[in-house]
Amino acid sequence: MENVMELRDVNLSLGDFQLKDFSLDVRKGFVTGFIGGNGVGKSTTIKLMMNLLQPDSGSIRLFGLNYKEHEKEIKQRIGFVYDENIFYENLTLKEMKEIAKGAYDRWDDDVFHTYVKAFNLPLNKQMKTFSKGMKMKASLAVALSHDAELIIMDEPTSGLDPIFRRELLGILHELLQDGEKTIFFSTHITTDLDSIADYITLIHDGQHVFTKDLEEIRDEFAIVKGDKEVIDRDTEKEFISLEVSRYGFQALTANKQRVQNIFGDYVMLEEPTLEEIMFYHQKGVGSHV
Ligand SMILES: Nc1ncnc2c1ncn2[C@@H]1O[C@H](COP(=O)(O)OP(=O)(O)OP(=O)(O)O)[C@@H](O)[C@H]1O
Repeated sequence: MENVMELRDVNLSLGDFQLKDFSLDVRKGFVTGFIGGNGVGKSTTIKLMMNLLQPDSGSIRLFGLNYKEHEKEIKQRIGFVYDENIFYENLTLKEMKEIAKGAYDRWDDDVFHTYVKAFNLPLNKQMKTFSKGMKMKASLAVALSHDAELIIMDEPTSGLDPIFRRELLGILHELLQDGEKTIFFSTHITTDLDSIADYITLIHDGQHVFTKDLEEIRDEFAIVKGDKEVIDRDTEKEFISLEVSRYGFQALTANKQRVQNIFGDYVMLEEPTLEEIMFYHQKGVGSHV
């Protein structure tokens, strides 16, 4: 399978925060959802992908190219959606479009105007009068109007109302039809991913935890519930994190089959949501409550 983006052993220190030996393959033609708690390094990773930050060590390649020699070519091929600081606040969307048109070789005015109309955006008002959601839509309209092969979005659905969020997912679905486009986006709204993501990448504490497709996630992970008597020093090692209360225990495993073999009928297995998978990873391996 072809990768559009490859991060290899990327390290970066930013104050107290460290991105550690971060490696990731982003597959061509698929949607990858990037999840993790607050402050775990999602935006930092996305900035590295966009060459807005440079790694202390490791390599980042997009379309097989590195930024050092091919920045212009790489940027032409990416549509970037970000809600802060990319627009000059005093410009109108129309003026902004002229700048984007000059920057992108494959800019398409018709496509841009179709999105502007669909998103109900004013062309002649200063962008500083736009709401957060309107800024996000404007950013999206620009990102989708230059025939980008890879769309990278940092929390595109934050600040959007549920109706537009749904519309956005529809637009992304449409974009994917020809199998040539790839979408990578971070989100806190994990339920958006159930309907659109092919792969999920989980980051925690500056480290890549996993990249798996939704089927693998369903096959491997389970919420395990049972009497606390079945938990001891050996068996607790089977869990990513474990909560024990007076009434019993609840835990997450990344190896459903093994847990089934060990505990048999003594436990109940349930399919976890992405939010639960995130929650338990955040609590930490071997943690107890
Ligand atoms: N320029 C900087 N200098 C120092 N620390 C920074 C800098 N930029 C980010 N950080 C720190 O790096 C960590 C990761 O931040 P990042 O924005 O990547 O997290 P995130 O996963 O996107 O979080 P959120 O979901 O809250 O947006 C945070 O602890 C943040 O305070």
